[in-house]
Amino acid sequence: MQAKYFEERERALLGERYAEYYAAPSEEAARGVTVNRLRCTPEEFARLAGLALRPLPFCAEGFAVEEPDFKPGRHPYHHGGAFYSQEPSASAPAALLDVQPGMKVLDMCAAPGGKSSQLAAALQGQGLLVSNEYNAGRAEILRSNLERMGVANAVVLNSDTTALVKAFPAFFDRILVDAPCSGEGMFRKEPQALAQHNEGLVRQCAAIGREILDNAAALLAPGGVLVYSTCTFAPEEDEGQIGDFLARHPEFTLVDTGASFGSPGEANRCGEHPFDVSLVRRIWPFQGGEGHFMAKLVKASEGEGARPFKPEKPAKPCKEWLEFAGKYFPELADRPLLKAGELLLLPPETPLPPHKLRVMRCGVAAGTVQKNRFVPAHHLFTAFGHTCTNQERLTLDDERTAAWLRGEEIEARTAENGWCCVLVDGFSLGAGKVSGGKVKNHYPKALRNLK
Ligand SMILES: C[S@@+](CC[C@H](N)C(=O)[O-])C[C@H]1O[C@@H](n2cnc3c(N)ncnc32)[C@H](O)[C@@H]1O
Repeated sequence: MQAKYFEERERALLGERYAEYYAAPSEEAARGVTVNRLRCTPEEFARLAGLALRPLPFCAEGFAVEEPDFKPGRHPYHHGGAFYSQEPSASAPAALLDVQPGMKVLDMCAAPGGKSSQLAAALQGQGLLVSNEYNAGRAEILRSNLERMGVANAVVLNSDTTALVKAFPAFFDRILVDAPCSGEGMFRKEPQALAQHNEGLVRQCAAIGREILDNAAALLAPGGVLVYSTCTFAPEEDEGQIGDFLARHPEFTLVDTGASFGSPGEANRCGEHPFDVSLVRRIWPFQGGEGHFMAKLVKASEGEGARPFKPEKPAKPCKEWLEFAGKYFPELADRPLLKAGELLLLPPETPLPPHKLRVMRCGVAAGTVQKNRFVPAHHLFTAFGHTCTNQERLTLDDERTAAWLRGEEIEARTAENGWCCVLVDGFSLGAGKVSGGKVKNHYPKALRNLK
């Protein structure tokens, strides 16, 4: 059953196309996975994962998994950060941003982190990703997901987008606004989205999206690119939002998304400010995903860029870290460190201007010093475990892999005594400590496959 307001509106806008555009199998939404290029190529993933996969048109890393019993969270490669379980059409917007290694990228509405993971993979560890989430609980999930995906150059923030503008005016080369929306593309996947839907919600979301977009305009550097996306079909949040934005921001030009999937926008959804809707993109439910809207905007290259600033002073490296890194992560031993309370961090090489925002993570959590010993953090192994000098190497069909993910001690076959990284087919499953031929399990309890 669809919300009355939604159905009446869509029938009026689409006419005879209504039945076709909202035709989608009503049973189960397609299970999508997006491969993490920080870990492997899509081709390697397809070869190794042992899953029936169908490539998706929305991005080069996206696949539909054609196995009814597939439980993404239980697959060892999920734990190894090789893929993100993502609704197929949701994989489209991040790829449109054309992120290149070395850029400064902002994801303004980032949790739970699917699109941030894609942006981080496009950066390939070079440059800076700022992943911001307004809701504190969701920001913690975002932090954990980016850690699992092995992201080393992200700053995870929990902030209001207006506060971001005060801290980082005209700073970013690329911005993604994946706006909180009325979720009309979620009706099949989340019955709650259907139950909560009404016209007032659409208006409220459009107002929030408008504010976020105005803040994005101020955060983007001259010549920078902004992608706006929603998973809804409502005119006020899609074409209408973009028309209004262009009218308020003459410094922006709408450009072609370059997408070869989905359909162009709809002229009768523009509201008061018509524009060339062939430039924006829609994915309707009959086109292989639940539904998305995307627009790509470029800011004029004249105008003031970010003010220069002095980066934060790095912490003095302590002997415990130097000894540990020298033995297990020699490539990291020379990197500057920051201190956050007891925690030592390896910050991204591109710094953020000084600010007073709530930081959930800055770069990689390296570990802490306890009783004159360095105790490594899980994040150190998810981000850099493939370079660890001591490794316990597992494969998908090794029975020790499932035992490890349950939190059990396993037999050591390739690692020597001391700290080691446990990997499945090269994807990090965290840290272990070897002694007496056994690997003691340090995989965080909260992440284990306990059933
Ligand atoms: C569509 S979701 C983002 C999904 C995410 N980009 C991903 O791909 O995993 C929108 C997010 O915006 C957040 N949000 C809610 N109100 C907000 C506001 N006023 N400003 C910024 N973000 C907000 C929500 O908590 C939610 O996490």
